[in-house]
Parts: sequence; C-alpha cells; structure tokens
Amino acid sequence: MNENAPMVVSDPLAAFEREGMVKLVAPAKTNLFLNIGEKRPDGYHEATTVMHALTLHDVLHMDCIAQGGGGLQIEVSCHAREGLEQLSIASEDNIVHKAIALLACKLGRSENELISVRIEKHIPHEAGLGGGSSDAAAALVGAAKLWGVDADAPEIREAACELGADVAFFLHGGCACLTGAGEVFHHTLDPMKKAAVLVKPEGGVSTSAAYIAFDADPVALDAADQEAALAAVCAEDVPLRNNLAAASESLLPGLAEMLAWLADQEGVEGSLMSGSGSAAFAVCATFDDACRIVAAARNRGWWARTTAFSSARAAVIPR
Ligand SMILES: C[C@](O)(CO)[C@H](O)COP(=O)(O)OP(=O)(O)OC[C@H]1O[C@@H](n2ccc(N)nc2=O)[C@H](O)[C@@H]1O
Ligand SMILES: Nc1ncnc2c1ncn2[C@@H]1O[C@H](COP(=O)(O)OP(=O)(O)OP(=O)(O)O)[C@@H](O)[C@H]1O
Repeated sequence: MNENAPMVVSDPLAAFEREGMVKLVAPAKTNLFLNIGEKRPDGYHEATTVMHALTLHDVLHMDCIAQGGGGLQIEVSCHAREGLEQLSIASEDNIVHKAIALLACKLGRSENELISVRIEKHIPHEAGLGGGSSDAAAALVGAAKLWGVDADAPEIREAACELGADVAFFLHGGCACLTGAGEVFHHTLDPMKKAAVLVKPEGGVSTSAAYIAFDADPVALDAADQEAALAAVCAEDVPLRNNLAAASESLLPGLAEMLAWLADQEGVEGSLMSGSGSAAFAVCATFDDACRIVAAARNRGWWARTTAFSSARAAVIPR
C-alpha cells in the first residue's frame, strides 16, 4: 500500500464525530399481517400483527455535552434524505425528544447536560413504515449508551411501550408476532430472505385518522388467518392480510389504485398496504423484478425503492 496515498473517508460525517458520540440504525418495518379488533376503554384497539424489519433505515447521531446548569436539555434536528419531503416539526414535537425525556424521568436522571440528536431521514413519514417509532426506539438505546445504562434495563422497554404501539417492536427487530395493542410479544419468526419493493403515493395517512375510519366501518378477518399468523414459524408462512386497508383507502384518493397496480405487477409474489399506509410493499421473486417495478412506479410519479426483509433492530452501530 502507498503510504502517501490520500486517506479515503467512506462516511463524510465521520470526520465531524466527536469521541463518545453514538451512531444508531433505526430500521423501517412493515406489517405482514395486521388484524385490528375491538376498541378498548383506553382508546387503543386490540391488534394482532406480524411485523418485519426492513433494510431501509434512518440514522441517528447522538451526543451528550455537559452543561453548567439547566438540567436536561434536548435538541433534535431532522434532515430529509433521498428526495424525501422535509419533516418540519419542532424539536420538542419529535418523538425522539419525547423518548429521551421519558427515559431520563424513569431513570431519575437530573444531570446538567445537552443531548443533541441529528436524524438522517430515509424512511418516509405517514407511510405505515414505523419511521418515528423506530427513531424513538433508537433514541432510547442511544441515550442508555451515552448514560452508561445497561441495554436490558427495564426502564427502556417501559418507555417504549408508553411512547407508542410500534416502538417496542424496534427494540426486538427481525420478524415478530405481537398482540395487545401491538406491543406485547407473542413469538419470534424466522425472517424472510426475499427482495421487496416499497411504493408510496403522494400524501400520507394519519394513523389515528385510519383507526377512526376503521371504527366507522370495521372489517373482520377470517379466524383461520388469525390462527395461521399466531402459529407461523417462518415469515414466509404468514398470510398477507391487513384489515385497516379499506379505512386508509377511504382517506387517501389514489391509494386503492396504487395497491391494485402493485398486486398486478409481474414478479410480485404477494403485496399489501403497510400498517396504516400510505406505503405498500411487494414481495418479489427476484431482485431484478424489484428493480423493474420500482422504475415503473417512479414513472407513475410515486415514491418507490427496493428494500429487503431484515433481522435488524434499533441498535448502536459499532465504530
Ligand atoms: C398501524 C400500526 O402501525 C401497525 O403496526 C400501529 O397499530 C400503529 O402504531 P403507532 O404508529 O405506534 O401508533 P401510536 O402512536 O401508538 O398511536 C397513534 C394512534 O393510533 C390509534 N391506535 C394505535 C394502535 C392501536 N393498537 N390502536 C389504536 O387505536 C390511537 O388512536 C392512537 O392515538
Ligand atoms: N422522528 C420522527 N420521524 C417521523 N415522524 C415523526 C417523528 N417525530 C414525530 N413525528 C410525527 O409523527 C407522524 C407520523 O410518524 P411516522 O412516520 O412514524 O408514522 P407512520 O408512517 O404512520 O408510522 P407507523 O407505522 O408507526 O404508524 C409524522 O407525521 C410526524 O408529524
């Protein structure tokens, strides 16, 4: 090797990282199976779901800087990548901000410090891909690391369950069947080793609006599908079903057309709306099929990209 050759920095941000900073991966998810049931007295609905992590992910950079006073301060900035629309929300409205504050409270932490977080967004929002929930799970893991708290501390899981129905899944990742409101682990499944496509029309669906539309016109799934999801050992055995799809279709004109188009593409082995939408995924026979479908979807003006099913979870990326 030539010792005089210029050093190649593969990650341009690495040059700006301080010693002690933490970098995290926050994967997207999709729901292979989603069966929404009765509305409970706490306002949440019973749900049985099989979630699968995807290789598509956000990246979080977290730092802890000692301060002279003022207790805990949190600063979150969000940077849209890959042509995504900028998420224009205040730092304190970001679920990452809420996650760090909640964990500090649960741990009884009162140091004077600034937790600074920079989120690189690759996961579209209001897409049913769990971007905010995954960022929140990664922020819990990252704050624990910065504070020297054990990654298995019960406060992390407690905080995840309080932040939202999907957050706990991202602490586990891979493929898992969940019950309760979607936060209670039922069992782990062997992940799927297949290429996939994600497609999203213009516009998103608010999760709470989808649940309200569902209550106005509920859809029931077959008991046999529910049993199959609860018994499935491999992700490939799970019946692709989502009884929230009709509700989301009623909220976003063009969504039903996009779902029908995706199901009809050559090389698609199965497809479904993801969570509460508005994105959908298709399991593809080959990566070439996935690339061709992405190109065709983009020609129609939709956001689209290839991805793969993954066994990842929200986690620190080793330096
Ligand atoms: C559609 C899914 O993404 C499927 O994984 C989840 O069910 C939604 O999970 P999430 O985005 O983490 O949702 P949360 O942030 O906890 O809740 C947003 C809103 O969705 C509704 N909600 C959510 C989950 C659930 N089991 N029942 C509900 O009724 C509630 O009105 C809640 O106020
Ligand atoms: N870090 C974050 N990333 C994305 N959205 C966030 C974040 N923090 C707060 N939000 C708010 O939450 C809303 C929905 O977030 P998110 O992208 O997780 O929803 P979703 O795609 O419907 O996912 P889910 O599958 O969990 O329902 C956004 O429109 C935004 O206002």
